[in-house]
Amino acid sequence: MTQDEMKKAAATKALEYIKNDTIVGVGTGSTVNYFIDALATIKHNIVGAVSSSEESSKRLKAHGIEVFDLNNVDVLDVYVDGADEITKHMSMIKGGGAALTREKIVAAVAKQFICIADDSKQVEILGNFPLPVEVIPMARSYVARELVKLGGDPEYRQGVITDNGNVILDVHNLSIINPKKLEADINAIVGVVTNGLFANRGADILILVGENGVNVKQ
Ligand SMILES: O=C[C@H](O)[C@H](O)[C@H](O)COP(=O)(O)O
Repeated sequence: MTQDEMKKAAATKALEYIKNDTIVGVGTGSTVNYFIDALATIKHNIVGAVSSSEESSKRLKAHGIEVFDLNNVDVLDVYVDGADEITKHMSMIKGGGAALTREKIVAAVAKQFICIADDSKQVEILGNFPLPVEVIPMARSYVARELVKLGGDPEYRQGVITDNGNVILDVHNLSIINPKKLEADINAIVGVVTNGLFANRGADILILVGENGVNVKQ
């Protein structure tokens, strides 16, 4: 199986968790794009979706799936999203596509976070993938200095503006021994909107696809 076939298999498996007549939380990225395409095949069974990015909203609408404003949605059973890295404890690094803040908001509302991924995303310890941090533009240099104090090596993601009008610092060389604490510590820096550690609210179900097929962990 190619990596794309693995992503598609994980996305297709996630359909089993979608209940009829519900609004579905939808993440962002290349794996989620396969999920959106799969969701389109059952679009007449669902009410619509809440999306974590302009990119996903566009794809959902192109399939004729209604996209709701999260402010008008009280209950979200499931949120389906990919990850850049995930551990056996279901902690993740996300935000490779700069959608981390909206992803974290939709995930916070959802009862269940279903992570879909190919097995290259599974790691023992988080941090090989540089940790994305969304920052208010005027605070960029200050936040970068604070991230150095936390032991990281921040790099400005040139030319990228998030859907919220902010910038991204990718933090290299962090040793992420305690992801929950680091998530809170980085979020406490003034000027940080949020960071890509999903540890305090990790995944509830992991659909991981490798050469041996589909594995579901919960
Ligand atoms: O901001 C982007 C998201 O966190 C993605 O879910 C993450 O980067 C994984 O994306 P992909 O499925 O393309 O590897």
